[in-house]
Amino acid sequence: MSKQINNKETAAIKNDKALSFDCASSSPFLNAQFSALIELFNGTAEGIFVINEQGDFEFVNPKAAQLFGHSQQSLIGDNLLTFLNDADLEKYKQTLSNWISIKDTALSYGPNEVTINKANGDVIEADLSISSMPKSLASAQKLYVCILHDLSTHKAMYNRLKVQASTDHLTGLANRLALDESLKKYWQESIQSQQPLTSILIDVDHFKKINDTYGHIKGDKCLQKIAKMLLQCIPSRECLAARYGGEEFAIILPRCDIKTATVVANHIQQQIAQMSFTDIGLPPEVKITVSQGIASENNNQYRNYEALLYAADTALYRAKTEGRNKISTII
Ligand SMILES: Nc1nc2c(ncn2[C@@H]2O[C@H](COP(=O)(O)OP(=O)(O)OP(=O)(O)O)[C@@H](O)[C@H]2O)c(=O)[nH]1
Repeated sequence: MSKQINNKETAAIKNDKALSFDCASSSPFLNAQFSALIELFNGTAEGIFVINEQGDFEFVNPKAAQLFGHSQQSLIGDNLLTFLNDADLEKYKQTLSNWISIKDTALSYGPNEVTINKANGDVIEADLSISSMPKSLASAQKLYVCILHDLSTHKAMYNRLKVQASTDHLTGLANRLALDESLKKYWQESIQSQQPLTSILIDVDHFKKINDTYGHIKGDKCLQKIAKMLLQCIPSRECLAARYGGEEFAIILPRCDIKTATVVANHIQQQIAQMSFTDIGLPPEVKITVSQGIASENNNQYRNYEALLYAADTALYRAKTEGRNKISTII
């Protein structure tokens, strides 16, 4: 049997005082209007429910019942506030209690993003709009029609796209955009807190030779292996390893001075020296080295984060010209 409330059930619930739309009118026209409204609510793909001034459910359509994780019937008399996440609860409590004192005014609230705690423990994000019911349909007490729009699919897609937009597709490290944004944030924090901020730029030496000798696909796999190793070398989750471009990487170390950065760079140098690429099909004699440039903001010596990166790039250039497989520091 369908769980949708049909006209007969509606009447039964009405008699039971559970559904308190004031449609006990003697007017056949109004009763017909009411039935049509219920039919419309029940047939819509959006969650629609009606609450009274206390927030108790007077009517719940099938979609809203599904979003709350209960049957339509069992929700009647429950309170909307019990389904709201703590962060939204106070806001809605306040809104409903404010509305109680406002008489004869059409009110509307939302759409606002809310987090709903479903009966089975799942949590969904949704947009909730609340509008007062026309007096012609709710004259005995004030009622509010609520529309609940499920945002879960959009949120999941948004989060996926957000991760994609900040991730380098080949290596899985932060991409250049994420690097710039993080660096901007770290820079401001560093200036405010007067804590150091250090960047290391790392460039694979003679990488063209690897590509030319073993092909770009093997070259890609080398870059992936190096990226994985870099991630393991960063000292904390606060630090960022990013692909700066091509065969160049960046490591950002907030609250780390040049000494700590030099320890990190030496560790990277050692790890690279020990790396074997036989697992990706390169001969055992293939060895890769990297050149690294370090610059640190400590005493307002750089104008902005771009200047800090530029300094690390200058240090990297020096490491290259000094023969590669070197670490160069700008003090
Ligand atoms: N496989 C692969 N190669 C890349 C990628 N991005 C850049 N490269 C290669 O990296 C190489 C960079 O070459 P160069 O700029 O001459 O530098 P290098 O050979 O590493 O020499 P030095 O940096 O001077 O030590 C080129 O062969 C690029 O094609 C990538 O995503 N995948």
